[in-house]
Amino acid sequence: MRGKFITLEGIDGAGKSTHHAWLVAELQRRGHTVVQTREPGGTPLGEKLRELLLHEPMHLETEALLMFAARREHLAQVIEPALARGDWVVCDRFTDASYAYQGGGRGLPWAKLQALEQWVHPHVSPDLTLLFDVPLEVAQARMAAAAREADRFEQEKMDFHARVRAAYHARAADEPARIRVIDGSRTLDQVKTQLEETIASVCS
Ligand SMILES: Nc1ncnc2c1ncn2[C@@H]1O[C@H](COP(=O)(O)OP(=O)(O)O)[C@@H](O)[C@H]1O
Ligand SMILES: Cc1cn([C@H]2C[C@H](O)[C@@H](COP(=O)(O)OP(=O)(O)O)O2)c(=O)[nH]c1=O
Repeated sequence: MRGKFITLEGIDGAGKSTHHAWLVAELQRRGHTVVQTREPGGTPLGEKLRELLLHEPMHLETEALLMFAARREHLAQVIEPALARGDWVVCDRFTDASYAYQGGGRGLPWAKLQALEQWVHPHVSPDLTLLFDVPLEVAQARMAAAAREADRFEQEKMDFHARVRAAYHARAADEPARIRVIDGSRTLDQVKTQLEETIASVCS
């Protein structure tokens, strides 16, 4: 039986990375073989593209095309073979991030993103997307506390992140069955409880 494809989304600092390994362990505990991966990246070529995407200035369409180029490789090398084997895939970001960041954040028309999505993965879509939602101030405070070096996206101004968050909300409103909103502003334990409840209701 084909495995399930779960993606994690949200603005920078929302808590995706923090809960990724925990979620993988929880699914393994439930008996699944799980592949843990991320975008942009997930393959040797994809990780090289990630370096460019996070640090090199570029035209916004170049940015969108490279995101989808990395994704094409990731689907071919990792995601599709894993799902075909019956493994579950938990991926930190996928195409919803392109709509949120390149579409919402940078203003690339959604029609162009839809064309790329249709080209690159017409038949693959996440079974479940966990959208970690936090107010911008909470995300910024957490990233400041973590004192990590900001990449090209994290350096963007508040209004950019506000547009990214709004685009995520719009997608969640359009696809409520697939995109489940997790209140990431709660404590770590409370976030895990929400994740457990969502997995139990969707993945049983
Ligand atoms: N629910 C939470 N409560 C308090 N701090 C959190 C919570 N979730 C994440 N953090 C902290 O916030 C920072 C950013 O989290 P991270 O998981 O790296 O975000 P993302 O991967 O979504 O950018 C980290 O230092 C992490 O420890
Ligand atoms: C997958 C994807 C990511 N991104 C951006 C969002 C993030 O700011 C950045 C890297 O993602 P991420 O791995 O979440 O960063 P971090 O390692 O800091 O947790 O890439 C896009 O703009 N479009 C996309 O399609």
